[in-house]
Amino acid sequence: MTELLTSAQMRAIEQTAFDLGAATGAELMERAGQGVVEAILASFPDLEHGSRRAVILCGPGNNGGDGFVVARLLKERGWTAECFLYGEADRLPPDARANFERWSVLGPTTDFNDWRFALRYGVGSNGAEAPTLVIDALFGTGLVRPLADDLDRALRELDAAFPKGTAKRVAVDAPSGLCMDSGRPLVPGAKVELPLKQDMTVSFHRLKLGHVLSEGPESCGAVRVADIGLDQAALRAARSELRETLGAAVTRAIPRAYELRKGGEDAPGVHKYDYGHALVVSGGPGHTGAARLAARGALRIGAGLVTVAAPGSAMTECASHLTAIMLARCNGASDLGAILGDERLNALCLGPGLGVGSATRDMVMTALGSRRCCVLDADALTSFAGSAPSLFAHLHSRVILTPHTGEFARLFPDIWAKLTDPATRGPAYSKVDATQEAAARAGCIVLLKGPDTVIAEPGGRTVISAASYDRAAPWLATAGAGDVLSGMITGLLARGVWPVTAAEIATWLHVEAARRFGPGLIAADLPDLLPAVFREIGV
Ligand SMILES: NC(=O)C1=CN([C@@H]2O[C@H](COP(=O)(O)OP(=O)(O)OC[C@H]3O[C@@H](n4cnc5c(N)ncnc54)[C@H](OP(=O)(O)O)[C@@H]3O)[C@@H](O)[C@H]2O)[C@@H](O)CC1
Ligand SMILES: Nc1ncnc2c1ncn2[C@@H]1O[C@H](COP(=O)(O)OP(=O)(O)O)[C@@H](O)[C@H]1O
Ligand SMILES: [K+]
Repeated sequence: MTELLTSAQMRAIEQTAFDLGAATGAELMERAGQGVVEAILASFPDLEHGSRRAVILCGPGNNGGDGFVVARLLKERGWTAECFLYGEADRLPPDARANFERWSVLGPTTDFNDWRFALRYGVGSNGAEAPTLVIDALFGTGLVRPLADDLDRALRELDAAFPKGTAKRVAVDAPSGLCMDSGRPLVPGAKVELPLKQDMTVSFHRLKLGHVLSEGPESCGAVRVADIGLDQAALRAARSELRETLGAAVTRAIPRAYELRKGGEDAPGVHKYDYGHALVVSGGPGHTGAARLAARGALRIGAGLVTVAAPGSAMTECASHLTAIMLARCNGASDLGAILGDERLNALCLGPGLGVGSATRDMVMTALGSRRCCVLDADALTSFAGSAPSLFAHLHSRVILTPHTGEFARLFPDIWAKLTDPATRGPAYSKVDATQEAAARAGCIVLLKGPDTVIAEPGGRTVISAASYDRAAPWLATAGAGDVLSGMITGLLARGVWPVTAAEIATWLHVEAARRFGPGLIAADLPDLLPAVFREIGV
């Protein structure tokens, strides 16, 4: 199970450790510094065979204190190290100050304002003197406002002086300037990118939200988590708000979901209707592909039956592509209402390829009026741009909205603005905050897509499905991948899986399927990759 912490939760765990007498600040700082050095040497063993010169940028808080520990430990291993302090030594917090003092007997600390890296290290004229390791220990979880202009400028200068690849860049806990509650850069003015991106970021105890949300993964490079002995304290600290990425917890939930039988016990003679009947509503001729992708996703994930409801004019087109999937004629809301007279249709999917306009709005209203489990995606969402409240008035707890960011912005323009206006304070408004606010307003589950998909229930549980680092699947950004996801969720709903669980499991499987395939993936491949994933996780 992967837990993600907010900065405040991390501080609460630290405080619990102090209260329990389980650790002192000095001990935690020492373990943090050790963790960073161990992670560096394990990840970049070649550094030990190079010139072993390190530059350590230390900030005014405890992140800077960690930096002084790293400098000392590297020095003790025979490295040449030099620290630059942004701030005044006299004003460092006590543990950081103590480590500054310990470092000061071993090596130099230069005032940050005195540096000019390119000149100081003779880059270009005397490459031998250049550092092979640059440690960013300026700010961690305590960053509360944008980097000052001078600091931002200096870091951009450093970035230019030592382009990525010339020296390894390692951040202590966080790339400086990144808000660890949102993954959003806190940088001056309208700049949107962090001045310095890292090769690796070493976090402590657990990843923070900022490591996986928004710009986090791109800014952090790789991530490692160093154990600093806080497990006991973490168990005692309040856990209710902890958010989890989808990992082992979901892998455990999937077999359970597949044990679900509408008819009750896992009895012999289970009928296909026991696995539910999903209905995917299709657009007209030339626009049926998206619904067919969704339908195949629903069938492969295990719905007992799947029907595509298409306008009469698109029946031939659909029939020529579908075999195991059934077809029903549906020329609009009134036909849909009649089709839904069949109580066995227990999960609906509307939106992929459906077309934007009043016909779609009417069908959505019919679907919602039936009170079935329902996934609304794509055109079913865009059709309510400018009239979102009329949609929200009819949503209920068994509905899942699956917008990508564009669709989200159309339905929740004010929330989107909060998420995309430059962040001026930490903790910055995050994608988690935005999805939770949207779910509360809509009164249903909202799944906001992306490499950092967030799934939130109104006022309830929120999870992040992070397709980053060792779960990266950038090739999922391909036309139709979202349609397949909608269908997969619908298929699980048909099987009777609890809606938020269906959304979580389908999102996890979607990424796993993409990872099995790798580059070259197209959306049509996704459903057929599911059986291999199922076999692997023992379903
Ligand atoms: N929690 C734990 O269990 C453990 C935590 N550990 C380490 O401690 C780190 C957190 O330390 P932290 O709380 O001292 O915060 P940190 O990130 O050093 O910066 C805060 C300082 O910067 C200031 N400041 C803020 N923004 C600013 C800006 N834009 N420009 C200028 N100044 C700014 C702010 O003060 P202010 O000026 O707001 O009064 C404050 O002085 C954490 O990331 C990890 O590395 C480990 O040792 C092991 C265990
Ligand atoms: N860089 C990425 N890494 C992992 N998954 C991604 C990435 N970009 C997009 N996705 C996923 O791919 C799918 C794309 O869906 P969507 O934007 O609706 O596309 P479409 O409308 O073409 O189906 C979503 O599930 C989204 O979470
Ligand atoms: K840092």
